Amino acid sequence: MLAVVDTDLGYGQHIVLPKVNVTLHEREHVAILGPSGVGKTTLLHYLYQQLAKQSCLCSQAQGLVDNLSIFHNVFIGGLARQSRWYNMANLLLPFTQPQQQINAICQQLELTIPLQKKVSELSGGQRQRVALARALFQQQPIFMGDEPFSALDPLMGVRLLNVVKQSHQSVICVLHDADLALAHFDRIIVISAGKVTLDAKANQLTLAHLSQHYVVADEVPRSAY
Ligand SMILES: Nc1ncnc2c1ncn2[C@@H]1O[C@H](COP(=O)(O)OP(=O)(O)OP(=O)(O)O)[C@@H](O)[C@H]1O
Repeated sequence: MLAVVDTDLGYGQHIVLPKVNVTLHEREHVAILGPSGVGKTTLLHYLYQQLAKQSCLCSQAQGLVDNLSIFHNVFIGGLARQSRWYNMANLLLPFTQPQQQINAICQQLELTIPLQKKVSELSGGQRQRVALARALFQQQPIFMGDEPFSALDPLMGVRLLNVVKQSHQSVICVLHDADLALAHFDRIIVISAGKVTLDAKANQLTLAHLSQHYVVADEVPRSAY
């Protein structure tokens, strides 16, 4: 599906991950793990840029419009699929069909509050589910998520991950929850100390394996003192 070969990833002159080599296969569920600040989001956003036409991105920042309703925030996810006049008409006075579609997605995501409610009035977990609903409404084959379940209780996180898996051919998520990654993903990529330190099938790994590959960015080996 995508091969990233010896590619430097970063921001302008600031290279966060030099010479990255990662291959993504179709129909895989991939978790990207690693300590805070090592470059997981940087990698995910690069993967999204390469596969943008087939992907939806549920980013950490969410990008919700606080003063708009749940309906409008989710509807924005489908703007690219429809004509400008259809989008304008729906934003002014929502048609029945998209209301039903968005309602069904919200039900799947256990978001059972009225679609007319403003996003500014929602809890953190409810906002995260609106962001997930907007991603699902894009109807793309690849889902990319940056900590997309972090504001949910762990059991709901697993249920909603299953909804995401059922709705997409491939799922690529940055996670901090190693247990979720081990139990529910096919493959785990660990980024640590500026590089990919592990890339393996999840069923061959344990928490102990993962922790061996976590190196905090500014950790200096004892021998250096
Ligand atoms: N827009 C940006 N411009 C410049 N540097 C950035 C930008 N975004 C992130 N960085 C830097 O890139 C590095 C990696 O950031 P990134 O967000 O990819 O890490 P992460 O592993 O996803 O972190 P976390 O787990 O805390 O979300 C950090 O040092 C960060 O300060």
